[in-house]
This record gives sequence, C-alpha cells and structure tokens, in this order.
Amino acid sequence: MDREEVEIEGNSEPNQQSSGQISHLALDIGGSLIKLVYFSRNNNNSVASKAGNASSNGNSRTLVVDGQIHFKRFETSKINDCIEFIHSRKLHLGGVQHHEAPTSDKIMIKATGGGACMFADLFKEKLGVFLDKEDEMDCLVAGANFLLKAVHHEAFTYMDGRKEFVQIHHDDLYPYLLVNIGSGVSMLKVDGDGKFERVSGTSVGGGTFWGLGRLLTRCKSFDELLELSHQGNNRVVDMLVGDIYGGTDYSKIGLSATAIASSFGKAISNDKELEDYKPEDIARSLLRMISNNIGQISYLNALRFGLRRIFFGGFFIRGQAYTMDTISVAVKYWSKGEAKAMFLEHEGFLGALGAFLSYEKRSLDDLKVHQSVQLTPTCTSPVGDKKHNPQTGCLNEYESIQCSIYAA
Ligand SMILES: Nc1ncnc2c1ncn2[C@@H]1O[C@H](COP(=O)(O)OP(=O)(O)O)[C@@H](O)[C@H]1O
Ligand SMILES: CC(C)(COP(=O)(O)O)[C@@H](O)C(=O)NCCC(=O)O
Repeated sequence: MDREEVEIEGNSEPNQQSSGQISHLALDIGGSLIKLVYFSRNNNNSVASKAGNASSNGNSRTLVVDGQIHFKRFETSKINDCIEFIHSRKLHLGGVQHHEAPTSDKIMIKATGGGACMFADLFKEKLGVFLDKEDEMDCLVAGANFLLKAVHHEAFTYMDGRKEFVQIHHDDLYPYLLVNIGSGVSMLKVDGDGKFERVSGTSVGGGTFWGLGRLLTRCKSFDELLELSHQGNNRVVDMLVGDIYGGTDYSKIGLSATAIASSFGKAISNDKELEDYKPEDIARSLLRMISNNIGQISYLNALRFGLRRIFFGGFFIRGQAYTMDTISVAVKYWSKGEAKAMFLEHEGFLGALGAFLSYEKRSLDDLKVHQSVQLTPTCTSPVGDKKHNPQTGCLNEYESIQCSIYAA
C-alpha cells in the first residue's frame, strides 16, 4: 500500500461529540427503513498530518483523520424520530457546503432511496438542509463493492448453522450478482466499480414478509414476527411432497417426501380457518416461502449470466439463521451445488454507504474515503438477530466500524 494509515482506537460515543467531530452524514430512505451512515472523528486525534503522496494542492502531505463510521436505522414511518435524532446530535451539520451556495448556511446531505425525493422538503423545513440525491442502484453497488474490498470479515456463507467468512480477492471480485432484499428485491449484475446492470427484481420481498405476516399473525413489530417464526413449524401450513404422495418420496424427479410441494398448501383445508393455525407456524412458513423464492429467482438470474457468486444484502435478512439457511439451500439446490449464496455483515447499509462514499466525488478540501483502507468491525455479532437499542428508538446493527480516512 502506497498510502500511510493510522490505527483507529476506541469507540467514541457520538452522543458526546460536538458537531465539529461529525462529518459526512449520508441517508438511505427506503420503503421500510431509513439508514444513516456518518463519520465521527476521535476526540483526541482529530486530524494528523503525515508525509504521503502528492495531494490535490500539490504538496506532498496527506491528512489522516482518525475515527469511526457509524450506522443507525429507523423505521421510515418514524421519520420524525430520525430527524430528531439527527438534530439532537447535530449530525446534519456534518454535510458539505453546497458548492453553488452564496451563503454559508446551505448544507447538503447525501441521500438515496425513494425517500430522498419524497422527504426533501421535510428535511429542509426541520433541519434546514438540502438532500443531495444519489441514485439508489449506484449507491447499492458502490456500497457493496466498498465493503467487499475494504472489510476483511464482510462476506460469509451460511449453511446448516455454520457461518464461514469468505476471503474475496480484489482482482477476483467481478462479476457477481447482487441481490438486495429490501421492501422489494433488486438483482444487479456487477462487473466493476460503477459498472452494473439491474437484470431483474421481484415485488415479493421484505415488505411482503412483514406486510402479509402482520395481517396473518397480528404481530405488532417486525422483530416480533421474526421471533415468532423461530418457534414455528412450517409443515403444519405447507403441503409437502409426502402429503401428496402418501408419505413417500417422488424420487424420479428428485423430490423427497419432506420437500415443500406447495407453500401454504395445507391452508386450503375447509376444516380450518386462520385462527385454527398457530401464528408461529404461519410466520415460519411465510419466511421460508419468501426466502426460498428469492433464492430460486436469484439463482436463475445468476444462471442467465453465468455468475457463480451471489451476494445478498438488504434488511430483510437481518442476520437471521433461518432466512440465510433457506436462501443458501435454494441456491445450492437449484444450481446443483454450482453457485453459492453469500451474505454481508453490513447487509442493510449498502445504499447508505454508497451515498456516504459519493461525497468523495466532489470533496475538494473535504475528507476522502479511500477504498483500499482496511476496515474492521468493532463488534462481530453472532448469527441471529442483532442489537436493538430501545433508548434511542433506533435499531443498531453495529455501533461503528473503525476506519482510516484521508483528507487531501
Ligand atoms: N425493524 C424493522 N421494521 C420493518 N422492517 C424491517 C425491520 N427490520 C428488518 N426489516 C425488514 O427489512 C425490510 C426493509 O429492508 P431495507 O433494506 O431497509 O429496504 P428499504 O430500503 O425498502 O427500506 C423490510 O421490508 C422488512 O422485511
Ligand atoms: C423499487 C425498489 C428499487 C425500491 O427499493 P427498496 O426501497 O425496496 O429497497 C425495489 O422495491 C424493487 O426493486 N422492487 C421490485 C420491483 C420489480 O422489479 O418488480
């Protein structure tokens, strides 16, 4: 590496920081969740000057800033809580000056997702900032490429309860299929930095699981629905091959008796109404149906373009063992073991990270995030649901990841 790096130490609490230490807030405002990414400098070591390669102003010093990238999320329906959070921590002062603004008070925050348009006026009214919209697909790909190149333990496989990190070499990353499971699902063939095509999508995604699940189980929150699905048995609701074939396999076409022949197929019974089924069995069946369907469609798209690697992102996954297992099995089954499902530690923050990284394009005397920096998650959570922070009202995947950031 031809640049100098500094070690980042500690995990500063953004609560305690002045606005001067926060920079580059970026947002991804999706159909279900708002994701926030921002950088905070370490208190005692805000900017260090180091000898390095020639910088943009011709001198040969590079400023190195110590700190962390923070991740937060809110439900989109609670956008006012998100705005309050930003306001109380003065995160909005960590945008960049509008390059055409005649006055000093025009701060621009990078934002992506449908809500970047929809809520622009609200942000202007409540925080006095402008949302600088970045394309959602561009941001997803930029975020995924960055994580896959920069973070050591980012991508992993998950099968039969075993999580295994995968080392991705920079020169062997492309092409791959990126499947983002948000409210809906987008599938993108990625060929390089900024080189991609959205090859498919499906409206049966995370919003479908949460929406149908809420109606069918009367759960009050997504977390409750997930929790319920852990306890359920999908076989009570799904029609299995054995239910149709008198308990035997249909071996001629490779279907075991326990394979699902028809998701929710048992619910056709005239003898039972919704209330006769346990909500946990319904939640389990729904989660399996949607995960399996996405896994299958993903593989078929990988097949279309001869892609062996499929990375799954989006907050539908939420580090859930059953979800990842089902997707992995679907990919393995349909590809006859040729393709592999891989998951990302920062699954839900791809778009927000992409928006964060887009500051680089126009930052002149601002911070630059170098994509070759090694990032290390400050906490490596076990598979299963990740932390929920009831105090801030937001759901934290990770408090922060350590990073080296360069100012040129
Ligand atoms: N706390 C939550 N509230 C609502 N949905 C959640 C929550 N956590 C995870 N999800 C799941 O994540 C999906 C949204 O994923 P995300 O990647 O944020 O997409 P979007 O950008 O459309 O909001 C939801 O449809 C739901 O399936
Ligand atoms: C419209 C969207 C890109 C919005 O992204 P999201 O908020 O769901 O993350 C996504 O919901 C999607 O790709 N839906 C599937 C539409 C389709 O291809 O049929």
